[in-house]
Amino acid sequence: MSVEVYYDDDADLALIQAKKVAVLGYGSQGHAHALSLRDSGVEVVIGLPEGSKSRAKAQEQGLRVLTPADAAAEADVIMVLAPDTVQRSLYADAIAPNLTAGKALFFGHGLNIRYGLITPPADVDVAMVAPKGPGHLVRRQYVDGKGVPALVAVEQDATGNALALALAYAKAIGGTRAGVIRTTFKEETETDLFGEQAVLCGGAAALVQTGFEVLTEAGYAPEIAYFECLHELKLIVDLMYEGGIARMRYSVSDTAEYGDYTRGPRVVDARVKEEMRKILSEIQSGEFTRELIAEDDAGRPNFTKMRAEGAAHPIEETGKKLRDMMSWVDRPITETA
Ligand SMILES: NC(=O)C1=CN([C@@H]2O[C@H](COP(=O)(O)OP(=O)(O)OC[C@H]3O[C@@H](n4cnc5c(N)ncnc54)[C@H](OP(=O)(O)O)[C@@H]3O)[C@@H](O)[C@H]2O)C=CC1
Ligand SMILES: CC[C@](O)(C(C)=O)C(=O)O
Ligand SMILES: [Mg+2]
Ligand SMILES: [Mg+2]
Repeated sequence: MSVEVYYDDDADLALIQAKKVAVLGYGSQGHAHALSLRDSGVEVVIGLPEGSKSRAKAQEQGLRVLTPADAAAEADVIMVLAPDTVQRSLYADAIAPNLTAGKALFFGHGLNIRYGLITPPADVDVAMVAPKGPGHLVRRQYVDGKGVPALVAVEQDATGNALALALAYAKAIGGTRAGVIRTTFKEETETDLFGEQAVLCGGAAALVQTGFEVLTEAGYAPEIAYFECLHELKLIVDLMYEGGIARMRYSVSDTAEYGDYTRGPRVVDARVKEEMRKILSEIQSGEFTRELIAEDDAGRPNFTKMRAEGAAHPIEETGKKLRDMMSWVDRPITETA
C-alpha cells in the first residue's frame, strides 16, 4: 500500500495565517510549534496554567501567555500540546467550555482521541499534526531551513477544510519541507507508541545499557564501553539515516558487516520479536494506556522510581565526563527563540 506524501507546494500557508492559534503547553513540542508558527506569520497565543514554570520561558521569547481557557476562547485553532496524561482534564476544564462550532481542535499525538479519553462535539474539526521527531529538533531543523517529517490525520471534518488546515499548520512548522503523510489517529497512536517503546526509546536505551553492562562487568574500561555502545551508535545511526542500513554496511569494515549478519539476529532473536508483538497488542487493546493513566492518577510512584534509577545508571556518569571534553557533542537543549 503506498501513501501520499505532501510537500510545501501541496499546502497553503495562508489558511493558517488567517487563523489565531492557541498552543496549549510550552514544552518540547509546544515551544517548537509556537515559535515556528509565529515565524511563519501566524498569530499565536500560549495557554498555560497560572503556576506553570513554562510561562516565563514563553514570555521571554515574546509570546503572549494566557490561561488555557482564555487562550482557547480567543483562538480559532486550539493545538493541545500538554502531556498526554493531562489532556483529559485540560479538555474538560479549559477547552470544552470554549470549543464553539467551527473551531478546530488539533493534537500533536492521537492518544486521547484514539482511546476515547476526549470526545469533542461533532461541530468542530478534529485533526492532528504529529512531527516524527523530538520537539527541540523540530524547532532546530525549522530554524536551519530544514524540517522534521510529520503525520496529519483528520478525525472530524465539520468545516470541510480540516485536512487543508492541518497541512497549512504542518507547513508553518517545517513539516512539508521534509514530507507529510496522511494517516488516522489510530495508526499514528499505535505506531508512535510502538516505535518509542520497542525501538526508539525503550529498545535503544536497553540495548545500549545492556551492552555497556556486559563489557564493564567483564572488566573492560567504562570509557571504552561508553564510546563503543553509546557514542558510536549515533555515528552508525547517522549513516542509516542518510543512506539506509545498506550505507552503514558499506561504510563499516567487512568484519563488522559479517558480525552484523551473524550476531545481530542472535541479540534481537525470535523471542524479542515475539515480545515486540506482545507490546504491540498491549497498545492495540488499550492495556498500555490504562496502565499509563492509572500510574499518573496514583502520583507516578513507579515512573518516579524508574526515572531515578535510569539517571543513576553508571553509563550516565561515564558519559558526562567524556562529553565534557567534546564541546560539540554536549549541545544543550534550548528553546531556540
Ligand atoms: N516530546 C516530543 O518531542 C513529542 C511529543 N508529542 C506529543 O506532544 C504532546 C506534548 O508533549 P511534550 O511536548 O513532550 O510535553 P512536555 O512535557 O515537554 O511539555 C508539556 C507542557 O505542557 C504544560 N502543561 C502542563 N499542564 C498543563 C495544563 N493543564 N494546561 C496547559 N499546559 C500544561 C507544561 O508546563 P509546565 O512547565 O508547567 O510543566 C509544559 O509546558 C503530547 O501529546 C506528546 O505525545 C508528539 C511528538 C513528539
Ligand atoms: C520517540 C518519542 C516520541 O514519540 C517522539 C519524540 O516522537 C515522543 O512521544 O516523545
Ligand atoms: Mg513519536
Ligand atoms: Mg510519542
